[in-house]
Amino acid sequence: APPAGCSAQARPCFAVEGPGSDLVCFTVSGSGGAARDPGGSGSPEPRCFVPAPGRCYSLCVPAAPSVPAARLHRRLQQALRQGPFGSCRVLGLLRYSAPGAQAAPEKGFLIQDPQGSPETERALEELLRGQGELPLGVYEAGERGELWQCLWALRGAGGRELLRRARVVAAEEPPLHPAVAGLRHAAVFHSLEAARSVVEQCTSLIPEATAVLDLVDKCPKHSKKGDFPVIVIEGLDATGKTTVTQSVKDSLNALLLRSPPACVSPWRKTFDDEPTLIRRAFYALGNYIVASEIAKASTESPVVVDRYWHSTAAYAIATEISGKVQNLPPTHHEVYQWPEDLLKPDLVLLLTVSPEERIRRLQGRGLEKTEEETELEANSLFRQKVEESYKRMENPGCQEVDASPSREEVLMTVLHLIKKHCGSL
Ligand SMILES: Nc1ncnc2c1ncn2[C@@H]1O[C@H](COP(=O)(O)OP(=O)(O)OP(=O)(O)O)[C@@H](O)[C@H]1O
Ligand SMILES: Nc1ccn([C@H]2C[C@H](O)[C@@H](COP(=O)(O)O)O2)c(=O)n1
Repeated sequence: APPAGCSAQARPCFAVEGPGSDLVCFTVSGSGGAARDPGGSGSPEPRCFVPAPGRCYSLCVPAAPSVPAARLHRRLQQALRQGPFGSCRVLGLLRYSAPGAQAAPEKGFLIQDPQGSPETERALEELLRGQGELPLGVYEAGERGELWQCLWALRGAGGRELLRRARVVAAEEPPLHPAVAGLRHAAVFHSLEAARSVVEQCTSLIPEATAVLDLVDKCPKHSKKGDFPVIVIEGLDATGKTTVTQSVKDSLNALLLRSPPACVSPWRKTFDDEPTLIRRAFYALGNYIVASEIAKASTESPVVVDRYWHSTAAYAIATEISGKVQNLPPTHHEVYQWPEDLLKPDLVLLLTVSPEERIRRLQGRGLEKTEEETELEANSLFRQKVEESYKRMENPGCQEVDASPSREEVLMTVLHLIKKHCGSL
């Protein structure tokens, strides 16, 4: 296998990303690699990611999305937030083989040390030796200002061996964000089996995984909807989902369900602390459990559901696709399609409010913010990507409802849409 940070391909590429920033793509020209004029392509100058006079390093988890790889990535991420790396800037790095390739990219980190302290390099070597001996990429400027990547294999007792030294040159930004190709393997699950197999891989690592699987396996497969309408209410945090679902329940004598369902709530925190692959598989399974609850309930009364598959997919896509809204998979992409084996609702309403109103409501509620809520508030790009992903969902799509007016007005609008779409109740 090619070493992390490099590739056996003729035109290996790097994508280096900072929080909220554009993608910066690089090819690393090695043996026979097609070097580009760094200045001539309109792409960024490769040296721009090495702080002067500091040092820059990279490391990559070299495997397709799997539970061990996802957990190793998370361990490295946590270690890089601490101790000797405190003064470094740690960026996400995606390694992909070629633009348009369908393989999931590999994830890693670019570590910028503005002080260029030898201590940072020593600490990185130590970290990697303890984590399965991943190679370390070290960047250095050449005599003409060009940039080189040295890839070091770390050996026992402090030794290291140079695997290769390759020039870094600018590459064109690929037409699709490199993470798009891997979404269906790493974050957005389109079948019960796909999500189940991830959680199954966790049973020896996360005791709660067995309990989740037991619940899923007790549910009938391919749940069918009853004759009563099923209405899902979606939206960002504090857009009014709880308020609306409760009022719709009272107005229509409906049964109120939520995803994830109460039966898996005790394990939610555990899975929220896990990497994306595991966390999103947990939420996906929650949807299949809710589907069986919907199937049963919709034979007896209308059903209103607070969040369902669209939430799982929209948050997963927005988390995985860094940078701008424009980086999202294009409309009609397969990630926006409903899973074939999941019970479909009759109507999905997406509540939207302005960012200012949402923050007013969050503050008015006075609850402790979850990590993700803090992220949403801090990162309006993330919020825009979640909302835009909701809007791109298809089959069924989300019908947008402006939830900024008073509670009463919003309820009237929602009831009107339900009546229009689902007939008299
Ligand atoms: N139309 C409205 N006008 C003013 N305030 C509202 C309106 N709807 C809801 N609120 C208030 O906004 C806050 C958030 O509403 P709610 O809890 O229903 O949102 P939510 O989408 O369920 O949030 P979360 O997903 O975080 O649980 C609550 O304090 C609620 O009382
Ligand atoms: N069906 C669901 C429900 C929730 N999630 C995830 C998405 C966010 O990370 C978080 C929001 O939940 P809330 O704070 O509103 O309880 O949970 C999901 O992926 N799928």
